[in-house]
Amino acid sequence: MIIEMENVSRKREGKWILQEINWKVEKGDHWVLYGLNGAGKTSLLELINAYLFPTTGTIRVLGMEFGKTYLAERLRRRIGFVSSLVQQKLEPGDNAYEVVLSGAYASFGLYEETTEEIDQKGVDILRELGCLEYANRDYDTLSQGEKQRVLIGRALMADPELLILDEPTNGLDFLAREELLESIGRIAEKPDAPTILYVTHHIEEILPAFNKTLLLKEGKIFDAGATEVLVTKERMSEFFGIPVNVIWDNGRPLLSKAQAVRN
Ligand SMILES: Nc1ncnc2c1ncn2[C@@H]1O[C@H](COP(=O)(O)OP(=O)(O)OP(=O)(O)O)[C@@H](O)[C@H]1O
Repeated sequence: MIIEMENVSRKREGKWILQEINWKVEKGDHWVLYGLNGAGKTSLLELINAYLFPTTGTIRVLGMEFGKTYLAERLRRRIGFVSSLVQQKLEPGDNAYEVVLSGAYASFGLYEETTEEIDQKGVDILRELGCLEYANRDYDTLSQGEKQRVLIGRALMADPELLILDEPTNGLDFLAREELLESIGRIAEKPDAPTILYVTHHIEEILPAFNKTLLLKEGKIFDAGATEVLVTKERMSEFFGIPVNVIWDNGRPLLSKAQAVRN
């Protein structure tokens, strides 16, 4: 089991921001975490990464339970995390290759002498993600799409069991977004892929490989399960509280607001 949450609730400044979360993520599945602004997605990720603890309930991530075998640092080394927070922490002046290599040491900046094996692995990952041509460029000079690839490469260096991608397409144009999604799809479909948890505001980003979806609404699980069962016109209209249309095209859903019927 990758993630197990039992009756998890979390209070922040007197307000329940997550309530009664019961959720299991099994190895072999790839999940989309979908919710509107303020639904609690970031808080849920913080619980998984042990930056935040539940007020009530129990959490086990990668077999480690808080308060028992739980050591936050040890746990985080087994989780690949790609988010704007990680981007902010990077060492200025590092090139793309160095950023990727630093993932092997879970550090921001490269302070250790790398081994030949790690160097080679970094090159392989850069090649796989299509980043080789800008490997020697300063990370800061890369486009947003290139930066996200490098951050995913950095996360993959540590062979994570769980890969969390928190809104990785933020700030990307249509083509850059689709190219990045293609790369993520390729990672997800590899036999030895880490379990992916993909956090997004955009239904259109659900890839065929994301077989499970969690719909989070106002701090509660609205529904969780097979993507094709949840992401339907009926269920999504209930989720939003307004009529919407969902069209599936080539294994990808498209969402639009349904036109009001006029009498
Ligand atoms: N440090 C905090 N103190 C108090 N309330 C907080 C804190 N952080 C988040 N919240 C509240 O918790 C709720 C959930 O926030 P969270 O950031 O987890 O949502 P989200 O789904 O990630 O939203 P978004 O998509 O806008 O990033 C919000 O109502 C938010 O105002």
